[in-house]
Amino acid sequence: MTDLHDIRYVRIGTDRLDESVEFATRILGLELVERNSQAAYLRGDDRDHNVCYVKGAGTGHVVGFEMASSGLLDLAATELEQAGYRVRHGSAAQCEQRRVMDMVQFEDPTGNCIELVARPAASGVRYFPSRDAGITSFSHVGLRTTDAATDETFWTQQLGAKVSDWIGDAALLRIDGVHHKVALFTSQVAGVHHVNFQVREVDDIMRSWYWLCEQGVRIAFGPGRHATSGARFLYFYGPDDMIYEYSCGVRIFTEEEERVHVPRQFPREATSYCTWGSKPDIAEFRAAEAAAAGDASNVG
Ligand SMILES: O=C/C=C/C(C(=O)O)=C(/O)C(=O)O
Ligand SMILES: [Fe+2]
Repeated sequence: MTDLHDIRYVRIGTDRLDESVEFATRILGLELVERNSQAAYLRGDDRDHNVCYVKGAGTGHVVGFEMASSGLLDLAATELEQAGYRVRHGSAAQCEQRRVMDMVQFEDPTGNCIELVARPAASGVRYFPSRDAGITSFSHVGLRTTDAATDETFWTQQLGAKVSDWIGDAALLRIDGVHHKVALFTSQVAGVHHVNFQVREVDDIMRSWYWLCEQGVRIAFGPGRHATSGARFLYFYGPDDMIYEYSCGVRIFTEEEERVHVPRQFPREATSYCTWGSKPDIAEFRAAEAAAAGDASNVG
């Protein structure tokens, strides 16, 4: 079975390349690594890049995962093909655009574009943030799903992820000791739902909250604490209504905990999303609550 080594990057197609770069550097706190006429590469840790804004909203969203070797990448591609998925092998130009030696691309059942890469570029230069938001690393994405059960089966059976917890039918999936690197949220369309960066401590979250409010940034959710991973969080909107999340203190399983962990089922209600009482301005989280209220009123 495929063994995803780590989440590596998101590629976000946009008609607002300049605005996205301005937001990512001045507000979010990423470092601009490279900018050309077609794309901008940014990062929130010491890796080559974590976010690539690509010119043209039509290019959509892509999530890239690193495989530990080219051999494992080939094996994963073969397994996907044998399971009936259409796997496209990356051209030299596509590999160069992603700063990797090897890549394949396919879609999950919802239609999210996923890439597996081997030997992504490392960087000898440390991350130098444009704003001191306290970011320590790019950590996970929320992905939209139009069929949570089918996508969960794909991610667990085909890509080797494990469910850490559910909120309603939304699975929080791990690929290593970190509570989740992907979370599947029911939606009407495919695409990246939110992009998470870990920050050092809760002080960074609160400092950013006050500062983002002063800057007129639309807060999406928080400050709060997730019941699931235990992380303290703050979500906010950027250009194209892309949601960014700062969080700290996400649960890290030891090897033993990871081995014996049984996923917990949280109900689709407010306290499962935030134990502090913050209310989400995020359609997918609100819709889940509304659906749960509807389900409850139908009982009996
Ligand atoms: O409320 C839902 C989100 C939960 C978490 C978490 O437990 O940390 C996320 O960050 C997420 O699913 O993206
Ligand atoms: Fe998240």
